[in-house]
Amino acid sequence: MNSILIFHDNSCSSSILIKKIVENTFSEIVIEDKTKVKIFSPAVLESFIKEEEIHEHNIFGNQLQSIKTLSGGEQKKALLQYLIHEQPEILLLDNPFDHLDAQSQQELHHTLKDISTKVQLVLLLSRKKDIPDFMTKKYLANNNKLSAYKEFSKSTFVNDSITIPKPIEAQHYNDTYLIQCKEISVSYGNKHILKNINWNIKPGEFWQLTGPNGSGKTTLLSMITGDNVKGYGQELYLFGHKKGSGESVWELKKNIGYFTTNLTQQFTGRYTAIEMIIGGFFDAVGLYNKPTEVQLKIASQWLSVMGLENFEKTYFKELSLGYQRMIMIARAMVKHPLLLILDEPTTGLDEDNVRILVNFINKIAAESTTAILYVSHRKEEGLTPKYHFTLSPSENGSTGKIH
Ligand SMILES: Nc1ncnc2c1ncn2[C@@H]1O[C@H](COP(=O)(O)OP(=O)(O)OP(=O)(O)O)[C@@H](O)[C@H]1O
Repeated sequence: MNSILIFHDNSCSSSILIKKIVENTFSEIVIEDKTKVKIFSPAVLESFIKEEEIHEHNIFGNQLQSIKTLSGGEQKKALLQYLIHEQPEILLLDNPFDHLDAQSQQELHHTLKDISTKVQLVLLLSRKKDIPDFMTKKYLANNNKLSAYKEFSKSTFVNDSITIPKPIEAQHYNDTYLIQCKEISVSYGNKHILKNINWNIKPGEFWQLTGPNGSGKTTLLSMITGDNVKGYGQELYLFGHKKGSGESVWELKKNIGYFTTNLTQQFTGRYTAIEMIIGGFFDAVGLYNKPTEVQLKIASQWLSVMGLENFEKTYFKELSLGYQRMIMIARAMVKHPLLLILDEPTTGLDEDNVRILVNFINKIAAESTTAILYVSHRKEEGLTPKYHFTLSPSENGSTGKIH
């Protein structure tokens, strides 16, 4: 049985590639019966989550938890199991190793190798290190066409000769800590997620939060952003206020710049690159008042720092995924919040775009007084966080360690 690799960079959309494969556009992959094809992709996962919400039934057979409440890694594992159980003839997988911790990646590698004798695999990947050794045919997708696979590298960098723009108004913060977690614990019913977490974040510090899939990274983040009701009654101090002491959500949120990959997908309107950055001054989804000269100047300087000055008027949606991510981070940074949270920002990016993004984040850390919290299950090569907070799962909930 053939196992086919389709390697693509971020100039090729994986959803378009999947559509073309299913429609038999490529002579290299022939699908005789579409009903025998199963697709593993974020869009399919999203459709199952919606279906489960509308029909209130449990698709993956987990009677205790809905798909929505599973962690990102758990969702991917459950989806794969479900699809394999359906006994497809062809299994099409869109970057399945993304968002999985090292052990889960290894397990997935073994699972795919095992089923590759019975099922034809078509694997869409963007990172070279994810390519399994058992692929029998390898192609490179370029401009949505397939050619023989070869290694390639582009080189684009952020502009190191320009510093990031200063905020219009500098933030003054007098407390020693931005965030203080004292003995924080979280459980859902009998399921213990976090156990006695002690963690302080000071202004300007650069942290990476790591931990395997399901260890509670997202849960801990939701405590820090004030979004988790389980924070009430605990020794949780956010920007100098104890959680639940009457602080307004607005006051809390204005201190935080937040980036998640989902956020990028939410912008469906036709906004240009510069409009997207300017939106950061107004905390609005694209619709804003007329920008001032200073705001325009700052936004255009951010574009120059990213090496994107020629894309000012380009529609955001037409930019590569890597550029879209950088613009969303610049948007979160225009006001230099006290804390910038970057939740798995490299998911779905090819190696070149990862390098550029990492370079950009290091630059923000070096040239601003904003504290950065970078969340990822994997160590990103070249990223320079000063501190690591690692969650280690146990029966009683994950414990945290600083190193
Ligand atoms: N409402 C809920 N009910 C039951 N369990 C929940 C609920 N919400 C989250 N969990 C569980 O809490 C655990 C931690 O989830 P969380 O999303 O914080 O993990 P994570 O470290 O971010 O994982 P990943 O790397 O896979 O994204 C998971 O096992 C998840 O299933």
